[in-house]
Amino acid sequence: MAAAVGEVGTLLEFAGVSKSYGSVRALDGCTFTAAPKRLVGLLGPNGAGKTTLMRCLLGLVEPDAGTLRWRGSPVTDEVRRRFGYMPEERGLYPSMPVDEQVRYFARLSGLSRSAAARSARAVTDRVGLGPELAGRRVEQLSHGNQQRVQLAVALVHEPEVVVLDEPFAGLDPLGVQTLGGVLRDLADEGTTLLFSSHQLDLVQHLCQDVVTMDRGRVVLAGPLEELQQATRRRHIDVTFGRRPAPGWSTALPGVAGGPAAERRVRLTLAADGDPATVLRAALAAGPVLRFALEPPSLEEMFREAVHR
Ligand SMILES: Nc1ncnc2c1ncn2[C@@H]1O[C@H](COP(=O)(O)OP(=O)(O)OP(=O)(O)O)[C@@H](O)[C@H]1O
Repeated sequence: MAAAVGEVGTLLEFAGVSKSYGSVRALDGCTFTAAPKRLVGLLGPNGAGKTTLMRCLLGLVEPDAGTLRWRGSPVTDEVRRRFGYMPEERGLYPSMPVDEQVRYFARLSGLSRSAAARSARAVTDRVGLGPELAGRRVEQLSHGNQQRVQLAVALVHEPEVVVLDEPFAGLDPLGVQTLGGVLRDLADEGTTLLFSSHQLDLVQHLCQDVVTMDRGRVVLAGPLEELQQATRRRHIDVTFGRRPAPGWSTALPGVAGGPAAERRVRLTLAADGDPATVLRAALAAGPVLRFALEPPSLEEMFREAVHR
């Protein structure tokens, strides 16, 4: 299953990657690709295997089977030097000042003293940690700002592949916007980005591609728009100016869902359903303020894919 469009020579590829912990099959033959310049959202219920998948890519977990390739070559430790990782749990030194910390990680990744200082300054600025915050100890920062430090550390060596485990968790709307903007810019610059999230509306808004996992398997992957088209199922959102005639939509062919006497209703239209028939019925049932034909949302496709 391909998750993204792109030339094979540019892709990050997972092919049949499996990993068990005792009797738990955390990854079960995961196959998909991620392309540069596109944001790839990694989705799945708790325990689906997202973190294990990312840890395999980063070399923190050894897969039992399968291969990982980047730009057509196997992912080795040498290749991983060009990867950046933002883990879910904090990997920072609480009492070290932000700027010193980012410089320290830059040095660890092999940058010279002057290059590390330069890159650390640029990246702290990029993630929105101004000079005032950069001088503070990490433990003095709010959760959201610690998250920014974590991101700065992941980006300081200018990686070509960036993997982020729930980077948006716990951020306020402003933080979400800043981080989303940074990821978008990185993608535009040619970076390959894969991040996990439980915030499906956010992923729908931000990502071009999604990979959905359930019980260790990839159950839905590809460009979001193509996946939406492929379902052939559409939804109709209707808003009435007052409560419509009860049961107005129940007998319509190819139409399901929605308490039909509510002012706002979301109906499901099967592939053979006719929106014009629904519109006529709606107009006969009450004053229509809004009538919109929509593809399924990511959340609707997610629920269907994981059968929850
Ligand atoms: N070190 C480990 N030892 C034993 N089992 C593990 C280990 N790491 C993960 N697992 C198990 O593997 C499965 C996949 O876990 P993983 O953390 O990859 O899921 P996840 O999709 O990241 O979940 P979440 O959304 O809750 O973070 C789970 O059943 C988990 O309990």
